[in-house]
Amino acid sequence: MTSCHNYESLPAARRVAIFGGTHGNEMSGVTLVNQWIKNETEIQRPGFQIKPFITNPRAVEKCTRYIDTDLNRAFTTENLSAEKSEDLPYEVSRAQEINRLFGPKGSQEAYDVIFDLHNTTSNMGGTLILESSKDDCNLQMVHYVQNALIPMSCSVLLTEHPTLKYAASRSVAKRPVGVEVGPQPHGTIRGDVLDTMKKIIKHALDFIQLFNEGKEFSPCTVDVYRITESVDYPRDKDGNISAMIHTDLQDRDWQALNPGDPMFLTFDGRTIPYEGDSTVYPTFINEAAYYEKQQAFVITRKETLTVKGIRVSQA
Ligand SMILES: CC(=O)N[C@@H](CC(=O)O)C(=O)O
Ligand SMILES: [Zn+2]
Repeated sequence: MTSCHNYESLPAARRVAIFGGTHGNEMSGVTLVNQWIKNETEIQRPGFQIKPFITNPRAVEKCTRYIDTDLNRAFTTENLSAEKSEDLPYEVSRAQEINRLFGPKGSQEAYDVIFDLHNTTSNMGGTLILESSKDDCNLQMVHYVQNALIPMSCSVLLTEHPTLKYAASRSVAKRPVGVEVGPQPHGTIRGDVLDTMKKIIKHALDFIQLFNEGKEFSPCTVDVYRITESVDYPRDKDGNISAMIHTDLQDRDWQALNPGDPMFLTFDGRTIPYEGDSTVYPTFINEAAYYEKQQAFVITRKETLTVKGIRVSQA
C-alpha cells in the first residue's frame, strides 16, 4: 500500500461475498441471495468472484432471527477459537464454519469485501453500515453508491465505537459492509425495500468493477452517522417496559432530535423528553429485534469524513 499526496494505491478486490439470512427472518436479503444462488447472472462481473451465501440456513428455514444465539454478534475471537463440541450453540459453530470459508478474520486470506444484507422494522431507508472511519476504499464505495442512487438517499451508519461495536458476520472480510434496509416487518417482503437493497448491491458491485479496472476515484467527503449511545426503554421496578416510542419520534430515523423533544410516552400518558445537551440523530427506532437487546433506538452524531482518492495498485 503506497500513499502519494492524498491518493492511495490499493489492491484489486478479487473475492467478494454477499451474505443473506444472517438473521433468518429478514426476508429481502434472504430472497435476493437465494435468487442469486439459483441464477448468478445478475451479480456476475468480469474480473472477480462474487459468492452469494446464506449464513444461517437453519434460522432461514424457521424464519426466525436465530436458533440459539445472534449470529451477528458471534464472531468474537473467543467464539472463533472455541474448541469444537456438540454443546456449542448452533450459531457459534456456524460462525467457525463461515470464518473457515470466508476468513480467517484478520488474515491476508480473508475475502476482500463482504456485503451482509439485513432488514429492519425501523424507517431507515437504505443504509450502509461501516465499522471503520479509516477505510478509504469502503468510504469511496459509499460515496459512489450514494451518488448513483440520487434522488434516493442512503445513510451511512458508523459502528466504530469502543463498546457498542459488535462482532458481525461480515467482520471476517477485510472490508465489511452492512446493507440495512427498512421499514420491513420481519418475516415479510416489501417490494420497495427489496428493490432498494438490489440497487445498492448493483451500484456497489459496479464500483468494485470500475475500481479493479483502473478507474481513479478522487478525494471526497462523506457524511456519516456515528453511533454514540444505545437507549433502553423506560422500565418499572420489575424491569418491564413502561413506555413506548413517542409518536413524534416514531419513523423519524436520521432526523434531528433536540434537547426537550418528545422521546417516549409512558403507558400512563406522560411524555419523556430527550434530555441530552446537543442535537443528535436517532436511528433503529423501534426495531423489533432490539426489544430483547434492551434497545429502543441508537443515538448517532453526524460527522463529515475526508476520504483519500484511490486507484488500484498495478502490482
Ligand atoms: C435489525 C438488525 O438485525 N440489524 C443488524 C445491524 C447490523 O447488521 O449491523 C444487527 O443488529 O445485527
Ligand atoms: Zn439483521
